[in-house]
Amino acid sequence: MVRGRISRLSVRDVRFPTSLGGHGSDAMHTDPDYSAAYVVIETDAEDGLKGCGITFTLGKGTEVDWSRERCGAPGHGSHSECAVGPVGKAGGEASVEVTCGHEEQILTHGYPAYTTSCAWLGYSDDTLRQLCTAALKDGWTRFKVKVGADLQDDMRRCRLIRDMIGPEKILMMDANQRWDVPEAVEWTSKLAEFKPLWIEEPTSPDDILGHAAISKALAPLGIGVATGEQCHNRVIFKQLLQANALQFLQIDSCRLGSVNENLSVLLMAKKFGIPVCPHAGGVGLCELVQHLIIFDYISVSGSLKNRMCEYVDHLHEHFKYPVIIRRASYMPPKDAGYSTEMKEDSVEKHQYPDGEVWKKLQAAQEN
Ligand SMILES: C[C@H](O)[C@@H](O)[C@@H](O)[C@H](O)C(=O)O
Ligand SMILES: [Mg+2]
Repeated sequence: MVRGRISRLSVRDVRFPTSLGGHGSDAMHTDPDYSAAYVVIETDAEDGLKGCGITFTLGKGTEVDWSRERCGAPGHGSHSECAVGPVGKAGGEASVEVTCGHEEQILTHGYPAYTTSCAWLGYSDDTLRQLCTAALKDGWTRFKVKVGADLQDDMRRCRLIRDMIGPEKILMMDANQRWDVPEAVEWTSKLAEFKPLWIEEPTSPDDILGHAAISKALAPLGIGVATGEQCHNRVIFKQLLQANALQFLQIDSCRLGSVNENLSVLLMAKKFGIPVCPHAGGVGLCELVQHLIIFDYISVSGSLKNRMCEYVDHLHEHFKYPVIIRRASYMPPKDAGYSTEMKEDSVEKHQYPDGEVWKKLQAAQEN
């Protein structure tokens, strides 16, 4: 039960200089600084109940979100979520059907994940090799590689990663909307020899019929289309599903406004028999979406077939309740809430432009 009245709302512009290491880079975003407009809603409840929310951006976008959230306007151009009180199983009082065997399975083995952290587009081949070796050692069996800027580079990097992981492990490719429709089919066909399970965001995320055409053209090659990280409401997902435009559906905990909007998409995916493989990463997206995908398994899909959740190995240390990954799986969070709360110290240090981290960077640039 939520008690108390809202007494205060604060919005802070928190940015992490991930672009310095090329982390998060892809064919469309070459130098992202993973960032968030971080919102805290306080209440006058005696137990200090508060809600924390993030809008994920790539840096400059936070300025737009920051002013919008101060005006109380809903999010569009970026990923945003704010939760007051409990979520998911930790909510306890919510009446959902829980399948006990599935709950047991998740508690013991966790929810399967894949890693994107080895193969950002801005990483050198050496870095890719090093990170891939480490990931294999840690037990990862599913890998995503960024593609789409230069075909020869893609061929070289995909060959490198496929040779390292061997023929059995799963490889996905992500073009981050770089191509038009015929180009997507042509380019992906050339990468087919590296046996990707899916091509992600092959074209503009708004082009539903384009995605349908790409899906149809790539089906004979055994390559599915994955999309959804930019889909901002359930209607877009409904149309993608109705048009047979995707074979893997990627909800994003923040892009879709509210837990409820996400749940309606999980239900539609179940109806259409399409596996949900959430988008995560950025800052805080893994923390949030793990709740939704574990709920999906326990109470909606009941299946792990062709399903996995993205994992990106950055910035978890800034969260009060960071994700726990074991044997390449998300172990279910046991704390109440949506795991959204950041450590105050991290927020202060990374506040833009006056936090310690940014001041130091600015001083270094001036020298
Ligand atoms: C700019 C970002 O890092 C994106 O490249 C990233 O979210 C990506 O699309 C992904 O699927 O992980
Ligand atoms: Mg992507």
